[in-house]
Amino acid sequence: MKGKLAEPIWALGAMSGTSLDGVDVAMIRTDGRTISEFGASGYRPYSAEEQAILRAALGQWPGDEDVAAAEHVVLDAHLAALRGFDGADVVGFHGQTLAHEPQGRGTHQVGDGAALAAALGGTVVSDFRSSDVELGGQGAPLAPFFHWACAKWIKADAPLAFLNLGGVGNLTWVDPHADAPEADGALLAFDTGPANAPINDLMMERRGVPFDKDGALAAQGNVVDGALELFLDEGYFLKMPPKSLDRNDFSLMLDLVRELGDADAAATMTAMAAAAVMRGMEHCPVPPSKVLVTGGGRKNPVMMAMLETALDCPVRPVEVVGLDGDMLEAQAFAYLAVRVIRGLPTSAPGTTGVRAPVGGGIVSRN
Ligand SMILES: Nc1ncnc2c1ncn2[C@@H]1O[C@H](COP(=O)(O)OP(=O)(O)OP(=O)(O)O)[C@@H](O)[C@H]1O
Ligand SMILES: CC(=O)N[C@H]1[C@@H]2OC[C@@H](O2)[C@@H](O)[C@@H]1O[C@H](C)C(=O)O
Repeated sequence: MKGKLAEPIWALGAMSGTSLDGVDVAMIRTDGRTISEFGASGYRPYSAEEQAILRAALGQWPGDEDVAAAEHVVLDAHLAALRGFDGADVVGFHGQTLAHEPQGRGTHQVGDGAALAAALGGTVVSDFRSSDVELGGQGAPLAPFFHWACAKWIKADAPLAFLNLGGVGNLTWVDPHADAPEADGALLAFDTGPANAPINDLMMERRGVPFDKDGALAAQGNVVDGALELFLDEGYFLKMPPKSLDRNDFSLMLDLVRELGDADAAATMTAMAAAAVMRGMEHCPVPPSKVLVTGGGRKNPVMMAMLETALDCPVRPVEVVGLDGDMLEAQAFAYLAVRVIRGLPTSAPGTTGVRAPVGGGIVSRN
């Protein structure tokens, strides 16, 4: 029995992130502890109409008026994204975060796991965050357990950090010598602050485009120190981890750059994302030997250069160690799905502040 439980299986993970750009899908083979193999991956963008439906539902809770329409969009997009991926024993379905108030109403990822399982005809794990929140955790970030597995996979021999620059930023410090992700002191993780979401909002408001491609606009501007200092006065940066954010928690950032020209506003907001990471680094138990960056922000050379200047260690895209920075989160939810069906925890005090290691997720079988 024990031997069988330890066998690696193929899992498919699907992630719809806070940028609302689309669904990432990736396969990995794992026993729920270590990574055996990476498999195929795919991406299904949301159309402008779908994005508008999701955006309208942001901040809403189950039963609120726009949630049912968002649920349809999420299900259809996932079915399209997952089509053609065969041979997975389980699917990890993150869904789309609509609202996140871990110390208030909870956390809400829209996405009907039972409906996806029925449509695909298999086992689907969904709602990964709720049980962590119920046990006093932040419910986020959850990728850190997978970051531990990645550190093992790259045979890291010194503490290192993974930095996700998505809509929101999150940092995971990893002790690669820890023998399990839930072990005391193995991981310290938290959301650093806003990353791309406010820059995207600025670009949409000022230029009618979804993001600052390659940081081109930011590169033409100057960072305005006064606005940056006001941003860093936010109480969030003084809080000790664990801590997490909702996509729109920093939407007032747009006001801080309201009077600035487009290029200076973009440069200043990019500097805000980098400065938030810099502040976060102060929480690492020991300085990491390097920071491996995942998520769309690693493609923004202005943001990467600001980080490299601000931090005392190399800052590199995860591709330098053979990982895929576009797919790491989808892979993470594939890995976490295997942990859930094997009864292993998916978060711990060091990653979400939960009282004790806990396994989240709802399993739907068909
Ligand atoms: N070439 C690029 N230049 C600048 N920014 C980019 C580039 N490519 C992607 N991005 C930024 O990265 C964002 C997408 O990042 P990612 O897919 O990691 O976000 P997400 O997974 O939705 O967010 P989260 O991790 O917060 O859930 C885009 O919305 C854009 O702002
Ligand atoms: C509530 C929620 O969906 N949080 C996301 C968001 O996007 C980035 C950051 O904020 C992180 O905390 C988390 O996603 C990643 C996948 C995580 O749980 O690790």
